[in-house]
Amino acid sequence: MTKLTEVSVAVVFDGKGRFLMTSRPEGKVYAGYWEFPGGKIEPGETAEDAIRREMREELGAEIFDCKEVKTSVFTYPHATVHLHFIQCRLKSGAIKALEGQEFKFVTMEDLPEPILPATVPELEVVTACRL
Ligand SMILES: Nc1nc2c([nH]c(=O)n2[C@H]2C[C@H](O)[C@@H](COP(=O)(O)OP(=O)(O)OP(=O)(O)O)O2)c(=O)[nH]1
Repeated sequence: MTKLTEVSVAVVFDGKGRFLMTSRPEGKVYAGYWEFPGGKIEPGETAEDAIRREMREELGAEIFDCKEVKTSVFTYPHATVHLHFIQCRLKSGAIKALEGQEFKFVTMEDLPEPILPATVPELEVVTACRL
């Protein structure tokens, strides 16, 4: 059986109904592609633990009201990923790009490009289940 890479990603809305996307920094696979913020779940972590850690490390953000709204599996040449989409809220304050990435709040009408192939088909559903 293919080994799954477990990944936790955050779906976060601002007060205007826009959701947060970040670009992948240089040096990572698919550099420059847009995605939901997040990353790999480490051994011993739950999906929620991982997204709390990633949001802190990547964006200096504390989150609350976490809820897994969907999972999906996608096979890339480099890995088969099992994505956990976690809707959550930002506690407060500004977010900072701590890992050289870009970030923006977007809508389905003004999506950045390109977006990671595994994320494109999930956008509609995960952003429609807004808390
Ligand atoms: N963060 C994120 N990753 C996604 C999305 N869609 C998608 O296919 N992925 C994939 C890309 C990668 O193969 C994997 C995430 O791994 P990563 O390399 O970004 O994770 P990480 O930050 O823990 O990286 P590292 O410690 O290995 O440097 O999930 C998405 O929307 N957001």
